[in-house]
Amino acid sequence: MASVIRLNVAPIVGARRGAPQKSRNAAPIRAAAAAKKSDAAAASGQYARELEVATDAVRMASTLCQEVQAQLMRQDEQAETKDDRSLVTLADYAAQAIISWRIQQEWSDFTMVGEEDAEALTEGGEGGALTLSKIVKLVNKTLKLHKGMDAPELTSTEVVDLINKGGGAGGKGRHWVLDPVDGTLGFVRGDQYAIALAMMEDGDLKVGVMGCPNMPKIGEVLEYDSSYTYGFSPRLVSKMLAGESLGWYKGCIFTAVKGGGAYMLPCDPAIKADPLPVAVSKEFDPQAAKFCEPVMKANSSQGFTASVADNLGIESKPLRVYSQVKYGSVARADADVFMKFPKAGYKEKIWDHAAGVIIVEEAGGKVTDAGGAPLDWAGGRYLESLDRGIVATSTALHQRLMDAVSKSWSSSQL
Ligand SMILES: Nc1ncnc2c1ncn2[C@@H]1O[C@H](COP(=O)(O)O)[C@@H](OP(=O)(O)O)[C@H]1O
Ligand SMILES: [Mg+2]
Repeated sequence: MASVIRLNVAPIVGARRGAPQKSRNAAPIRAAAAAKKSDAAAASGQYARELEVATDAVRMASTLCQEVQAQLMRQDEQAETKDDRSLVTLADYAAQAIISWRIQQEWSDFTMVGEEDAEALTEGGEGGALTLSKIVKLVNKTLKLHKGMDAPELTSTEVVDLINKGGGAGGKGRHWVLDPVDGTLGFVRGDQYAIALAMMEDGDLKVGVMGCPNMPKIGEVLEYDSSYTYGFSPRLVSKMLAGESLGWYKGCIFTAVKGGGAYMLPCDPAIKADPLPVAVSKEFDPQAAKFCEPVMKANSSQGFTASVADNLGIESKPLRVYSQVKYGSVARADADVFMKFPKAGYKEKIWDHAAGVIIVEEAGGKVTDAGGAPLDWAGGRYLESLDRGIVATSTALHQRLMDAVSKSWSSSQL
C-alpha cells in the first residue's frame, strides 16, 4: 500500500520557524530590516515589469488549470472512461499559449524555453486538429475571463505560434523558461502541481513566478500522513484532500526577483492580499525537520535520500510531493530540505527547476547539484553537467547537507 501526502489544515509550522522573534533591542533590527526592504524594493524595481507580467500570466494559467483539474475530478466522479491524459494535454498547451500571449504583449521578440511544442497538434491529423480546436476555445475563454472587453479572439494559427514560442534553445541572453503544468501526475490525481515561469539573463535567474493552485495557504502545511493509505484509488484520496471538508484555500503564487526576496500571494484574483514575504527555515532541529522529495520512485532514489536524511539526523518520514511545489515548501519553511537524485543518465530540464530555484534562493536558501556547484542555466534546454542530483536547503544548512550526501555516496551503490 502506498502512503500519500496529506494536506493538513494544521496549526502553523511557521510558528516554530518563521514567526517574528521578540527582541529587547529591536530598534537596530527594525532599521536593518527597513534597509533590507528598501534594497529589495530597488532590486525588484529593476524587473518590476517582468514580475508584473509574469504574475499576471501565471495567474491566468493557474485559473485555467484549476478549471481543467476540477473537470477532470468531476469526470472521475461520474466514472467516465475518458482518457485523463487528453485533459492534461489541454491544460498543458493552453497554459503555455496563455503565458506566451501575455509575455508577447509586452515583448514581441521574446524567446522562451518551454516544455510544449505544437507538432502533435499540427501534424496529428484529425485528432490533433480536434484537440487544437479545444485548446483554442479554452485559451479564448480564459482570456475573456481575465481581460474582459480587452480580450482578443485568438485563431488556431495564433495559438499554435504561441505554443511554439517555447521551442527556444536557451543559452546566453535573455530567455523565459516555462513548465506550464509541472507535476503532470499530481495534476491528474487531483493533487499538487505547479505553473512554473522564470526569466533568466546570461544564465542568471532574474525573476521566478510559480503558481501552486492546490497549495494550502501559509500557516497550513503540506503534511505527510503515513496512516492515510490507499491502494485502490489515489484520485479519491486527492479529491478528499482538496475538498471543502478541510476548509480548502485555493492556492498560492510564489514570486521572486533577484536580490528582492521571495513572496507569496493568493492564486485567486478575488482575494486581495499584500505579498507576504517567505523565508526558509531559520534553524535546523533534526527532531522537527522535514525533507521533501518526488512522489515517484522512478524520478529519484528514495533509498539514497533516506540515507542522507539519516546522516542529518532527520527523524520524520519524507514529504513526498509532486512538482516544484517542493521548492515552495522549502522556501516557506514547510520543509527544511528538498532532494532529487534521478537515475544515472537522466537529463534534468531547466523548466523543471528554474522558477523554484530562484524562489528558494530569494527566500534565503541555496540550491546546488550534489557536488555543491550552482546549476548551469545557460547550457541550453537541459541542466548540463549536473553532478548526480539537486539539493535545496537553507544557506546555513547547505554544507552539512553536502557532507551528509558525501557520506551516503561513499557507502551507496548508486
Ligand atoms: N525518470 C525521471 N527521472 C527524473 N525526473 C523525471 C523522470 N521522468 C520525468 N521526470 C521529471 O520529473 C517531473 C516531475 O517532478 P516530480 O517527480 O518531482 O513531481 C516531470 O515533470 P512533468 O510532470 O512536468 O513532466 C519530469 O520532467
Ligand atoms: Mg515538469
